[in-house]
Amino acid sequence: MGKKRIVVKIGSSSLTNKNGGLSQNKILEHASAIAELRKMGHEVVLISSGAVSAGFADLGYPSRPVTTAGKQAAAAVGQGLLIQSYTEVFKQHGIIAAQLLLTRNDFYKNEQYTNAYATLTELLKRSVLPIINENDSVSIDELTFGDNDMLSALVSGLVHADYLIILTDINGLYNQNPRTIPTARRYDFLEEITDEHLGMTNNPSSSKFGTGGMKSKLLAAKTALSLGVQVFVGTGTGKSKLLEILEGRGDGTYIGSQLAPALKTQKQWIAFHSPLSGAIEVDDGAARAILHEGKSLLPAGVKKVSGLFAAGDVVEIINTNHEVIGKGQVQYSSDELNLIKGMASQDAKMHTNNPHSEVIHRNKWLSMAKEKTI
Ligand SMILES: Nc1ncnc2c1ncn2[C@@H]1O[C@H](COP(=O)(O)OP(=O)(O)O)[C@@H](O)[C@H]1O
Ligand SMILES: N[C@@H](CCC(=O)OP(=O)(O)O)C(=O)O
Repeated sequence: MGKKRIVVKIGSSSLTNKNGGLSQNKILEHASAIAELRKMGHEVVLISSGAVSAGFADLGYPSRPVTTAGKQAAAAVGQGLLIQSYTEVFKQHGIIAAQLLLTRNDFYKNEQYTNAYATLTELLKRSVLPIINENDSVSIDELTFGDNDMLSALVSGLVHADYLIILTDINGLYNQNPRTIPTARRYDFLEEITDEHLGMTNNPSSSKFGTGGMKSKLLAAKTALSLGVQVFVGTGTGKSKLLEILEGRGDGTYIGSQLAPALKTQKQWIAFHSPLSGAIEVDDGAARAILHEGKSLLPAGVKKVSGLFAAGDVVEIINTNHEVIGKGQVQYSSDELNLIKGMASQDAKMHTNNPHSEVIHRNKWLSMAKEKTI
């Protein structure tokens, strides 16, 4: 097998002892498994939960706190302890660890998203092991990932990973929760995640210390697949567990068919993270050109502009039947576009100081059209 880029997500339930505190033995085992992957030449990004688990006891809480303030305070104490453990343990394997704390906002804002990509790329280039967690202590309630499953999916897309391995306390997805239904059957392989699969995991985490449960893992797997990343959800023991998973001998569920094309970084941002700032209606010729001929959108094809947006924002593109056919990052503001809509590119340039010929360049455009839409 050639060199692969692998994102490994370790959930709270796989890092804690029976009191809910951080288990040093588990950290040691995960680290030795990651070190084995690296020895084989693979690149690894680690998404690790465990900050709340590592911190709550020092704050005087008898058990893992349930309030947001309690969890944020515990994470503020625990994140340092967590990364200290990892740093020391990885050092024994000759691996330098780096800490990155991310929030939802880092994925919404194009500049921050691109920056995160640049930092991760540089760390991997220098053979450093990035260890990522949600920035729990500052995340605003509505913006939090809550659990790290979705964060791991988005990061695996961001770094163009080959695989996302989600390690948890159960060996894969079952058709019912096996903790409550002993006759539940495990899926060894799923080509895709359907609504039926999501329905099998209705209840949230029933492990004591995890957050999202199997449902959030499947939602994350679905996102990772759409970003071109294959997924494994399950468990394992010993230092060879990650290599075994990679070789197809893992104890869990393999998800994906290796067919999804990986989206480039900027297109991922447009597809999954960018806020929508307005809409542009285009004529039939322009719709055909951007949908079927691989062309950019020019001012001549613009019929109507809705909303207030600036150059660099992302807008929806609507056809003459008022169907959304895609979205893209504009090179003109709404004010400029209102001036030049319908004009030939040469005339458009003379009416504004904008040097661009295209309203949306084809590299910053994402089709969302159904088969038959013009
Ligand atoms: N259909 C299902 N198959 C497998 N696990 C399920 C299912 N439905 C619910 N679960 C629960 O999901 C739990 C794993 O999620 P969670 O506790 O959040 O883990 P982590 O801390 O690793 O993120 C399992 O312990 C199991 O109780
Ligand atoms: N960011 C939190 C993780 C929250 C959580 O429990 O996540 P998970 O183990 O993925 O269900 C922490 O570090 O404690």
